Amino acid sequence: TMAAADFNFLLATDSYKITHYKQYPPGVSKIYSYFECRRKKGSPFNEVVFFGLQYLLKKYLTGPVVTEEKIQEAKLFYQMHFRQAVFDEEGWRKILEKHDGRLPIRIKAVPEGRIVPRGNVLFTVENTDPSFYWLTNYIETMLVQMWYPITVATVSREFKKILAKHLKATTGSLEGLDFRLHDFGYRGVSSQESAALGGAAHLVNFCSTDTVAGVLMAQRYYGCPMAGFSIPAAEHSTIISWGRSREKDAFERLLDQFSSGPVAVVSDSYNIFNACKHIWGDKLKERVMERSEDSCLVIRPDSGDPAETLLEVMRILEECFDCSLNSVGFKVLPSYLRIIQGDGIDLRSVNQILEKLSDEGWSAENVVFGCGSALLQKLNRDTLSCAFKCSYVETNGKGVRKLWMRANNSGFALQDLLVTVFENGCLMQDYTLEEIRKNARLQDDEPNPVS
Ligand SMILES: O=C1OCCC/C1=C\Nc1ccccc1
Repeated sequence: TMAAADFNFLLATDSYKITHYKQYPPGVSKIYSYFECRRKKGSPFNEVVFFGLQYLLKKYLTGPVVTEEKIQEAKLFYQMHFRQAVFDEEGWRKILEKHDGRLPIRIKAVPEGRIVPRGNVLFTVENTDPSFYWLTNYIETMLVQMWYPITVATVSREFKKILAKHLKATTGSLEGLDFRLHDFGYRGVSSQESAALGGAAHLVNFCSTDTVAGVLMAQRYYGCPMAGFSIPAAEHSTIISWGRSREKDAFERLLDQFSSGPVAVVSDSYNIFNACKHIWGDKLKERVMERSEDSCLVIRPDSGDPAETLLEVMRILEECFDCSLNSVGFKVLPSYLRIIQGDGIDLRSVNQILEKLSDEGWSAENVVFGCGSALLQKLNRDTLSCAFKCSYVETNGKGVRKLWMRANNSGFALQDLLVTVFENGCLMQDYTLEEIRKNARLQDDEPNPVS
């Protein structure tokens, strides 16, 4: 995995950074900067999941990223862009000559998947050759884009905390937690690359997704052969194509075509309650009951107020099918019947829905959730206050510290956690999704941690 030939690292920055080498004082030999998610009063996110840097390093920073062709292309571009000669052709050619085009940079980072309280250093950047102090902040632009996978992984893990709380409370166990939030977000993101990065970030916490790009990212950049799973499922077009008078036939088609393994059927094309009562609960009742637990029918409502709709669907199904009580006294649908709610789900609504279900005596194990934009897109760099700050400058051999690296609340800097992941064009660590998932596990999820 090396930078694609058509990717020009010299053109992958904010324009003004091209002019910064002219602004630093004479004699600067080192610039040391760091990335953090600044603490924010009132923010619901107190800790973050570090994830995504490895992809960026492999794809854009490793190997000979500076070439003569790219210098020429950049020289021409910036001459036209600034309408004057500001591009530091000599500076870049020196990287080419002295370092064979490899970046004389060291990046130290917390291991991927680690959970870090806000306000701590997540990674540091420094130049390893005093001639290229200007390179440290040159790569800020690209590195700060890590706000996205970090934020998606963090939000996804906040979902996991909520789902774990309700699963534990209404079933007494965390079994199946990893399959409780399905990524529906592929269509709602801004690009294929965002889908890949965001989709992979969700897979740090869960194994359930429809965002194929994220599974491929996990394969190609995180050594995971199959990071996420899905099941056959209907969409409105495959139901309404039968016409309004043949919804039962459409549903039966699904049961026939996917007779073994679970199958999800969106059932609100005309009226979700009618579909549950008169089709699933009557006309096709025998067909539903003959299915086994590992070939369950998953009914998908997709409209109306999520909590109210779910409660009414459960009431109808309770009338038509035999429910049972689980070991902690909560109602469970028969094992051949489950629900997936993929509409209107975000961190707030998923908690409200599960509260209302448990208030009505329903176990959380009856429902899995799908989430789209709230998981992959309804976020920005401010969600976790991601920032890149220069903290230390060396001039004429003397260091000036602008910012003290904050020691985290337990009095020591997470500095000790930082591992060199990139140095002089080489990747120094290669984390697998498996170890990243271990790092990101929820506390209670740990096998009884040493108390
Ligand atoms: O219903 C389902 O059951 C479980 C498998 C996925 C699924 C639906 N997928 C989906 C994807 C993108 C937008 C909307 C739905």
